[in-house]
Amino acid sequence: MDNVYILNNLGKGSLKVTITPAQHKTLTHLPKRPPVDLAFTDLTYKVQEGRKSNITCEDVKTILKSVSGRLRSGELTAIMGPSGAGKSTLLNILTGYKTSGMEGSITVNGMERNLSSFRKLSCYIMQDNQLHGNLTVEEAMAVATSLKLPSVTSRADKEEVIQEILETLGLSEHHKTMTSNLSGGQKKRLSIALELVNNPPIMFFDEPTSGLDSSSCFQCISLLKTLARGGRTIICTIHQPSARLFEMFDHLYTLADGQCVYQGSTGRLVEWLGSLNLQCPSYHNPASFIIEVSCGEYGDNTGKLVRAINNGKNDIRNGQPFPETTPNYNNKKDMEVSLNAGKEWDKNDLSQVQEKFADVVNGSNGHGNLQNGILQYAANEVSKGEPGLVLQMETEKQDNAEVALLGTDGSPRRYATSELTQFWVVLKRTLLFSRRDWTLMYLRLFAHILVGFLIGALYYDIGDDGSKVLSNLGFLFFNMLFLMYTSMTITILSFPLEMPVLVKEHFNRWYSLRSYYLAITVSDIPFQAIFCVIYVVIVYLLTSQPPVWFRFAMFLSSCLLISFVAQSVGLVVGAAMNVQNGVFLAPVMSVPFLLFSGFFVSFNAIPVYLRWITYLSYIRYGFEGTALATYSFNRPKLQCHQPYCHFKNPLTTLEELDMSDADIALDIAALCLIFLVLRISAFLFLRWKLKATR
Ligand SMILES: Nc1ncnc2c1ncn2[C@@H]1O[C@H](COP(=O)(O)OP(=O)(O)OP(=O)(O)O)[C@@H](O)[C@H]1O
Repeated sequence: MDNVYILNNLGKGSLKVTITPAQHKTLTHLPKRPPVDLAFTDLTYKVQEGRKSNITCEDVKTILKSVSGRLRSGELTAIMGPSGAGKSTLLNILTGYKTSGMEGSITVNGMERNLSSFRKLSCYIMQDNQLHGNLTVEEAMAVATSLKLPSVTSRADKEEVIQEILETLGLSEHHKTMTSNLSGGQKKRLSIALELVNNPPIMFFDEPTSGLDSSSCFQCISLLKTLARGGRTIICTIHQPSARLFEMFDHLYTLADGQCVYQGSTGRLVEWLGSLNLQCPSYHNPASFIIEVSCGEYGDNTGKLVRAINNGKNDIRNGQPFPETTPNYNNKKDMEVSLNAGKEWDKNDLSQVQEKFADVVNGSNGHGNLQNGILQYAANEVSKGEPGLVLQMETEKQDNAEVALLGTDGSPRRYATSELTQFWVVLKRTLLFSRRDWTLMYLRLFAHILVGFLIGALYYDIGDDGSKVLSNLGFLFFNMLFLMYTSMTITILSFPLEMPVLVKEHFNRWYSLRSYYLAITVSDIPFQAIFCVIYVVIVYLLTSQPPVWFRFAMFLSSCLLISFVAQSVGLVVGAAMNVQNGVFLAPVMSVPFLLFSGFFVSFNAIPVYLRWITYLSYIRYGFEGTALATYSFNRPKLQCHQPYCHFKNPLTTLEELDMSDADIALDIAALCLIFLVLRISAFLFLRWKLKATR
């Protein structure tokens, strides 16, 4: 049945709009959330430039200069401005991504923003999508639902949410496609789909159209508009949209040199600029015009524009400051009421849309603008065969507002799921990546087998030969070297690549850093262990080391611990620096540990003032462990096929290495301790890095 909307209040009589609801798309299965209006007042953001030790007042750069603004639910807001105007900075501050160096107030539905609660209500979709390439669309969605929806949500409900979102965002045909194979527009839609799972009422997008062709740009902005029409607050930065895209935005916030030069409906922009003697030439894109004006191409008008709008404080509709939005909430009840007052959005009630567009309607060419604002939008949807499409954000009354913003006990839980669930989901996801990652799995397996056989062939059958003990020690040392480099470099290469996804998912409250770190720490251990066991079995047998179980067990333990410790070194380096620096620095930093391993210089030959380094050298403990497993524990004399074999007696070898008094238990304990210290350090570095990137 056709829906007939009568839009009165146009000042030019009534207008009938007929929209045929062929397939009404509403996201009915999403959790219900309160609509949220955001306001910021006198926002200033300063950064320090130059060297920290030598900072003067001149080195403090003010990027945002006391800007104010209102961002309302149900509206699609564009933050525009010339390059370097401060768009990304403003977005980062509004999302809560940047907090230090900021002054001013940000309120949510009239209440001072509580960042922790706000981050549960909002999501930030960064420019580069930050998706894991080794998952299918369906798998990525499954991970998002497992982490972002409460554990009590049944599997069937989660499935339904996934189906509904994928269908609505036009991704259901691609549910089996690997995310790395999606087109740019599809990746963008998937990024939105992943965050839409828990239905955040505020969504921030940094340059959502970057890298997309004009048709994909249109689709993307249409989607954002649709999300806004569902009652969400959608805010995005955009460089210079085409006239067609520009018209789709409800609200425009323009910055120039860190100040607000325009805030209001896109439809009123030309008229407003005209009233300030800045005439937009006919057939000129208003979006380009405001950017050109902001850049100073029509003279220095920034001051005039900023004053006219009082740096974002004034409402262009009446030239008066926006009404005060900071209510004095005495209790939660008051706040709930405020949260929900007049905020129920009905997908079939365009009068509310109309109210939001009051400034458009009241503009000089109000009728035309309204058509642009609502009718054209509806017409676009009709023309796309998706009439009446509204991704409605179902809102609930008091309870949900309270739960969403305050938590049931007044202390909001940070994450939707328990840390155990987060750990388990991230672990399963990481294991899936590992299985699919060629370099990480098959190449590494191949390298261990190949090198194992090569070493086996090179040192073939020397283990019990008294004349080849020095070669055997070389073999023991090479084992350490090989296991150290393979496990360390693979981690240094792969771990930093995870960082952007970690930053996004952790910021959007998918999981705690602790659960994530524990999961990725645990996930590679079984693979590393299997590769190490395969390698050790091959070389141990081929080189004819003593065929005694307890010796083999000690030998293997030392090798396993060395590869785990080296992997931890890789984690520390990967967490602390980028790949380029890591692949250079880690091997260089390992050189002292190799030198002091006891293979090149025995302990007693090392100058006393340098001996402390040997205690830090994990290679020494590993080398000593394998040497003791091979030559200690009353091993019988070796075979000698020459007239004289100096190292025929294993004790002679141990004495030569200054290991006759060494204890393998101490070596194992030292390796375990170093492993723990490194893992904790890697976590601390990671936490620091996450903070530093913000
Ligand atoms: N940490 C910093 N130290 C010094 N200057 C900074 C820092 N961060 C941002 N800036 C400066 O602040 C200004 C605004 O940066 P921002 O990235 O917000 O601009 P933008 O409007 O998003 O630009 P674009 O459209 O080119 O991305 C720029 O001049 C930038 O150089």
